[in-house]
Amino acid sequence: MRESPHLTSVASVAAAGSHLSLAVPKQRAAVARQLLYVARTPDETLIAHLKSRGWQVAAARSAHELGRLVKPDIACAGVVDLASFAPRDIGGLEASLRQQQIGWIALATNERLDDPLVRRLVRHYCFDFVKLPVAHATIDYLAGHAFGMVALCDPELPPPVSEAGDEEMVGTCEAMQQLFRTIRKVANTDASVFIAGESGTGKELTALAIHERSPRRKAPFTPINCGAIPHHLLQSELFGYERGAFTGANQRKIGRVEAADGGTLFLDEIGDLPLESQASLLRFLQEGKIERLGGRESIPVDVRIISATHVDLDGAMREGQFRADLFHRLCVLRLDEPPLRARGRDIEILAYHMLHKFKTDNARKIRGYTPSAIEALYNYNWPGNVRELINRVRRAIVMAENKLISADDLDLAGYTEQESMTLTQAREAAEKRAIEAALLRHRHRLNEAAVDLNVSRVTLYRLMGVHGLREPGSADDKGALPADGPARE
Ligand SMILES: Nc1ncnc2c1ncn2[C@@H]1O[C@H](COP(=O)(O)OP(=O)(O)OP(=O)(O)O)[C@@H](O)[C@H]1O
Repeated sequence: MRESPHLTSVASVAAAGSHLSLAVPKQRAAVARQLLYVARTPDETLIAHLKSRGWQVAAARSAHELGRLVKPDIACAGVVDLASFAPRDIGGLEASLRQQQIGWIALATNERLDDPLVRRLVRHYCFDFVKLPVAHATIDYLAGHAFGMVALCDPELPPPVSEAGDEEMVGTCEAMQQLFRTIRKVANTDASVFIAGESGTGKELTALAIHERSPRRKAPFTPINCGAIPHHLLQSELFGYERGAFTGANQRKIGRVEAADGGTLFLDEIGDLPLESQASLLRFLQEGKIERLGGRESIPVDVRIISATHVDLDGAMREGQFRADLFHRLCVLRLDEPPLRARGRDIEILAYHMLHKFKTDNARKIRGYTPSAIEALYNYNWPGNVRELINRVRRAIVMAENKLISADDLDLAGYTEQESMTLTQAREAAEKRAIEAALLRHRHRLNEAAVDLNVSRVTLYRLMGVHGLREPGSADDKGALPADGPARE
């Protein structure tokens, strides 16, 4: 029923989960029998019965309230009344249902169990389910079993991949769900993966997620920021050198490619790789061997390559700055990281997630965001994506003087004036969001996106221009209407 501990962690991964977590809780302490009960309208008689049976019951009426009650270190039972929620609200429960330290029992009706999402949630995350109506004693009995099972879990779980659960990927929107599904699929292959996306969208996190789910997870994940290493040092950093290879080479140095042997090499900002290093990398990809600088030996190295960039590589190839043959080697599988502004409600979910993550003891009083702060989160364009959101939330935690973070605390006061937005502006903003989402869903295949949006391809192309959604410098900008093709596959 549950996935391996590696996958089902703090808020672990599911086939299409809203969180994709790489971290494992450090310790899980079994304490007095605690039970989380989540229902749109909690049944007070059930709560009273469970309390009389010795349960310490905490009730939640929404996914958000539930998220706040979940404690990563504490084993407890959970009762989720899936029948009481509107279908559209059920997806939001997934992050909490996925918590491995909670033994969930689902309550559902026959009709609700016809819903594929409900079936999947029950199948993946629940110890058992019962059809309503059901006797309170049965729920107590099943919750007791579920609690017993989670309390049996070995407290000495494998060490975290990275400390403090930093590596959790949050996402409920369709684009992120698609990304999670793709991550799981590509993890099982050894093919090179290319991740495209704006800065701060989570490319490195995605690369790590792929590595952590791949058969190479026990070997190193080696990230290299190609843009951060001075060009003249890149060759030796990547491939190492032998003693005496150049003045100052007093001893042999193993390069990063070799150090990643058996694991995954993440080449970030691959667009910044100078042509000389591109040629060496291509040779390595073709032959699976490296030569250290000053060395004569060819050393076989077995790594999986994941690369990423936030720049337009198509443009770089057109201008001769990036080798097309290397790109085709690197981009066997392509993933597109959606920009934060195109993730709809995930913006708010991420804002709460980051608040929870970065709230220090001093800021315990902070409960959430004011309505105008939420409005600003949606109105803002997020050029720095999730990284910027993290920074703004961290700033707000420090600045906030009240229980609720305001738009001002987020430094987004200028984005709250709904009344200053005319209907035309609101329509335009909605149109842009819809086009962006469709383009993402269809990986910029204009024909398919146009069908989805129920407009002609010509109209879509024109609207992309109006909303600044055509890539600068692309053939599109030069007036040609591009044919749909595999370029963005
Ligand atoms: N979906 C997500 N859920 C939670 N945290 C995220 C998510 N996406 C990104 N982050 C966090 O946002 C920050 C930036 O992510 P990351 O470094 O992976 O972005 P990037 O696209 O590689 O950025 P760059 O292009 O600048 O290298 C990190 O702290 C990461 O943990």
